[in-house]
Amino acid sequence: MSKTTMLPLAPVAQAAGQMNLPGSKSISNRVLLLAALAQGETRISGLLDSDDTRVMLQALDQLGVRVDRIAQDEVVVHGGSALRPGPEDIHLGNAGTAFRPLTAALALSGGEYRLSGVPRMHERPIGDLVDALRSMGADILYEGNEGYPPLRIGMPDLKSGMPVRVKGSVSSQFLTALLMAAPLHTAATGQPLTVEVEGELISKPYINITLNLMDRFGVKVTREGWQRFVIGADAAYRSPGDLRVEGDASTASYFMALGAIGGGPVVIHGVGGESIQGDITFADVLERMGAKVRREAHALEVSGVRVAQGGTLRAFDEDFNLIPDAAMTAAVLGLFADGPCTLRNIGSWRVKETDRIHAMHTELEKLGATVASGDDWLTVHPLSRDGWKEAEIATYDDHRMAMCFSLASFGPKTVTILDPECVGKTFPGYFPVFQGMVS
Ligand SMILES: O=C(O)C1=C[C@@H](OP(=O)(O)O)[C@@H](O)[C@H](O)C1
Ligand SMILES: C=C(OP(=O)(O)O)C(=O)O
Repeated sequence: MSKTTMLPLAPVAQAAGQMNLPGSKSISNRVLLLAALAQGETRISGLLDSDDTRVMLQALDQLGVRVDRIAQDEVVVHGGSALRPGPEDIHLGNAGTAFRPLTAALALSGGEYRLSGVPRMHERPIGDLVDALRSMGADILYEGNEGYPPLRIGMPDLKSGMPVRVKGSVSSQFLTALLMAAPLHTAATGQPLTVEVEGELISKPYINITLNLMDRFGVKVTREGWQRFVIGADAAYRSPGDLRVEGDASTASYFMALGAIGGGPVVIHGVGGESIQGDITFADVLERMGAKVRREAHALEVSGVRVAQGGTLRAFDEDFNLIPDAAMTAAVLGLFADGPCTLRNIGSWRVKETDRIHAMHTELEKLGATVASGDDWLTVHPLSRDGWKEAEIATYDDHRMAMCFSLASFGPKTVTILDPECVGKTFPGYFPVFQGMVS
């Protein structure tokens, strides 16, 4: 058993200053895989250095892809060689952005692999992606429970001509995985590939990230809305040469929130008006709550009220399906609103790093808040200054639980974050940066 560590955060009243975001997790892991599959060398700067990118880099190493590290946030990927056919036992931690795309790429490329992760990864569904890949001729077996990792991948017998159908209601990462791996299928069959989404597609902005980055690597996808995506028979990834990863917009949400409740101004470098990440629209949510946001191309400045001196944010009742990660930050901000705040259409929270609806409900209640939740929604009632309780917040090995509950230190009581090192999934240096901006 590992020892529980804890980080007590004493009450703070103000936030101001500047910070540089670490690279986007979603972009970093996509770009690493695309660069590995692309002809030529890709110099990637601004790359995120965290648990999720480390497992992707480790996997590429096992697959025989040469990656030279130039600096902590910069690598050169030598792409375009066939991936090592295995057998390889590849461990992918709890990184959805590594597990789902690598499953598709390896299932279509020909080789023997075992893909596994931490115990929680083995509870995160992958059946919709495996069904789609099997319909294309992939050989994939479930080692444990049907529909969940670990997976055993064998040599495919690829079929062409029929559209491949994938369900989009559990995770958009399944569609992302199929799109990114599609050129392996078209190269092997010489035929175009059509991917059709069955039913509702969640988390749509992440598909825009996928299409944008595939385009930068020379593959244009023709699309009809969110239903049909066609990859041409001649699709082939080519290195764009140099590529800079923008800052992580989900990580930016914690610092935007700081500006909104701690007065500000908080200046965030690394994402801005030109971001390709959907979570940048969390800035719009904050504006609706009363914060002031100034957008530059690659920076944001947020100022707002001082909740420790009686300021409040405007309450909201919104659909958060497009920004499920930044939505967690909004949930904690509900504590400082002028009425109950409801987050709707967040069912995907149940199958992420933990059951986030359960975790958020339980931990907000520890602070003294009144909370209600259902299958895919959560309501948080604001806490009056005299209603707060001193609390130890469990983080469930979920980086976002640790990061968004740091905002509760704007209440009048010490909040203790348990196992704070879980932030390593996407931002190992989170707490020193946070503590450097608050007083
Ligand atoms: O494609 C991506 O980079 C991601 C998609 C989202 O997942 P879902 O599509 O499962 O909601 C998001 O929550 C995750 O952090 C990253
Ligand atoms: C859901 C998340 O991660 P993953 O990429 O593992 O799905 C997240 O970072 O909030």
